Amino acid sequence: MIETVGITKTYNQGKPNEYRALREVSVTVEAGEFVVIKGPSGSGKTTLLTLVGGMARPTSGRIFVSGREISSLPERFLTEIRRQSFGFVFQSLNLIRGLSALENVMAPAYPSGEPHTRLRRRALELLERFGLAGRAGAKVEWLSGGEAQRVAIARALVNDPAAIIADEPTAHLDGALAAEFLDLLAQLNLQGKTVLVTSHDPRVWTGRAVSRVIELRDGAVVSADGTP
Ligand SMILES: Nc1ncnc2c1ncn2[C@@H]1O[C@H](COP(=O)(O)OP(=O)(O)OP(=O)(O)O)[C@@H](O)[C@H]1O
Repeated sequence: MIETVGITKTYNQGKPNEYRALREVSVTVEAGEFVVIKGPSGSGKTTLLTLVGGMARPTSGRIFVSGREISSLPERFLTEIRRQSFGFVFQSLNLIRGLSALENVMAPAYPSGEPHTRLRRRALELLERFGLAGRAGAKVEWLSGGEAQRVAIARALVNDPAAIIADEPTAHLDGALAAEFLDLLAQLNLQGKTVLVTSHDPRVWTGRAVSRVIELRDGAVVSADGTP
């Protein structure tokens, strides 16, 4: 489903603070896999996820998503592919304060132009699926950590993407919440979603649903077929 071919990412190219965050990274993630990218802080995990998710472009190399090269696509096509292919969950959740749980879940689907009533129904179904039907109208800043986490997952699923991409999703969660979150990812994976997660949290890579671990060090892949 995802393939990177020799991608390199250089920040601040040509400036005194030039930094090569990824070097010739070639990895493949098949549809339906649950892959964890691990590595020490600064090894390039987030950078790799950002490039694969089409949020930034590699300095060189190519990236394919479902057989289509995304690294050279104009922004307007990239946005559409990003929306169909990926649901994102960030470490800090990035929920929009001041908006309700329901509005947060609906937000990534607004650009699709789907009729509001239909979209609202779908978002409510997602909240219900995660036990949050009663919290739909609550502003996100009123939610507990676990509730907010589930809203973030519901939001990632609103466009029914092929893959869930999560960057250090358990970083701010205690043991019970981390386990609950990993269970949800495992269930989604069982239902056919590809899961790609970065983490330096052993609770994540040793999860029973994880099919493979890719290890990065200093921006390069040191192992692409690690067993959890
Ligand atoms: N926008 C940027 N400009 C300059 N350097 C950057 C930028 N983003 C990341 N870097 C650098 O690139 C390297 C890789 O960063 P990245 O965030 O991908 O690492 P990481 O493995 O995800 O780290 P962590 O586990 O601490 O989140 C780091 O040294 C970082 O300082």
